[in-house]
Amino acid sequence: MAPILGCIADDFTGGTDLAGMLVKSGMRTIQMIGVPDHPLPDDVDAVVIALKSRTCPVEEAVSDSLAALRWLRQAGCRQFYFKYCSTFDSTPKGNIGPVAEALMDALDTDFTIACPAFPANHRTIYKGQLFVGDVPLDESSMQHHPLTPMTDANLVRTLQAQVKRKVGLVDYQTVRRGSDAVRARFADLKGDGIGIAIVDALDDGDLLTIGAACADLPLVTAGSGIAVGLPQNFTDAIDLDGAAVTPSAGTGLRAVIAGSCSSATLGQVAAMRTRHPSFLIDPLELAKGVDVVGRALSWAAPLLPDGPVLIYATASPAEVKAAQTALGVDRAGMLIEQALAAIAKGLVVLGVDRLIVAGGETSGAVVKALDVKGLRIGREIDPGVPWTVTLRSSETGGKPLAMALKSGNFGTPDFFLKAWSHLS
Ligand SMILES: Nc1ncnc2c1ncn2[C@@H]1O[C@H](COP(=O)(O)OP(=O)(O)O)[C@@H](O)[C@H]1O
Ligand SMILES: O=C(O)[C@@H](O)C(=O)COP(=O)(O)O
Repeated sequence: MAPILGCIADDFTGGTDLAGMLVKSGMRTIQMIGVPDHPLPDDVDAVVIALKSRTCPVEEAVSDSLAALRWLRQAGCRQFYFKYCSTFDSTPKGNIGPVAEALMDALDTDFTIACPAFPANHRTIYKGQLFVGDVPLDESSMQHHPLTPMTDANLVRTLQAQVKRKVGLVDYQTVRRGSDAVRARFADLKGDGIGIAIVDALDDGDLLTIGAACADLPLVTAGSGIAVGLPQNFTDAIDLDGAAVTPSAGTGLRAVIAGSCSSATLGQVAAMRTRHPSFLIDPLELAKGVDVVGRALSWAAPLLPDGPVLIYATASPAEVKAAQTALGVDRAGMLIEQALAAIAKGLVVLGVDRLIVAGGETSGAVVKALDVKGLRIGREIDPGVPWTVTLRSSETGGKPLAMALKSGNFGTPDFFLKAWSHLS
């Protein structure tokens, strides 16, 4: 049977986050890396195509997303989901708004929602304002993000700056009145010429309400939270039991690669450094042409048999700023991503087959370097971060790797220490 739900994620950690949520809600889900060039397995209800489109030039994000949509339509999907970050990571140029509008045009639909809420990870929306924990988005650590600093918590205003269509709001009072009230509000907003509605959500009950109200929308744009509420709409076609496969995982050497500078990762790196060997990647050394990759691998080789090692570029906002001032934002990010990706390849050659990667862009670079074509979703470690098992990687000689792609700001402080115990 054809898959029902076709998802396009703007980064790879976001992709596994969404795929993990769908699996938890009962849909058999597979994550593909980039637009696939091969057919899907039969036993799939939802497909997530993970792109690296969050921070690339707008035109590239739009064309990659449209290519993914074409593939998903050909695969037979009947509803489409554009997944972005629960902290709405974007700039005034995009890419959330332009991609959402391009998908709306391609699907010939005049209305969709935008809802990054993810209450399990403390992302809530009230009166259109996005909160991260107890503070508005612009007061959270996202104000210091190296690539997409977020400086306005008002999502109506933030999205309006990125799109041609009018942006409106379905507020909390309406959501609390249930899915019929939300649907009625959608109709009113459409009548007022609104094309995209930010939707308030404070808890998982709200996500179920919103999911039910979205049953007839061809396109949903959201963080992974809304995935809690969509599968219930498909019970006519699929059995929501028994989706969660626990793929068998690696048993070999272990490593953590961290390129995220988000506050959760800063804490997780600090915690791991107290217990395991660690190697810091310095962007200024990379820029000077020092063979940092070779040094890191020579350092890791004798240590790996004794337990997991950590290789990280994670740095404080002040250190990131200093590197960016010296090298430029893009060059600093790119040098580190390329180095960490090359290190990941080297670690696999050394026998690592259980790998945690922290950071969305970083995960994108690593997964591409390892030529991973797809991921089967395994057990959840923390909300939004499942273990996965790789499909079809030419770099591993066909051997599957267990990988956890950790979103920068997800996970408890002991994430890198406890994650291994979730492997079978
Ligand atoms: N020390 C550093 N200085 C400057 N940029 C850095 C540093 N360490 C990592 N970066 C870059 O910051 C970006 C972090 O993005 P990402 O991997 O998506 O993390 P997150 O998931 O926290 O957003 C990457 O491009 C990475 O290469
Ligand atoms: O929705 C989320 O917060 C995550 O799924 C996600 O996309 C995080 O991105 P990174 O912080 O860049 O890993």
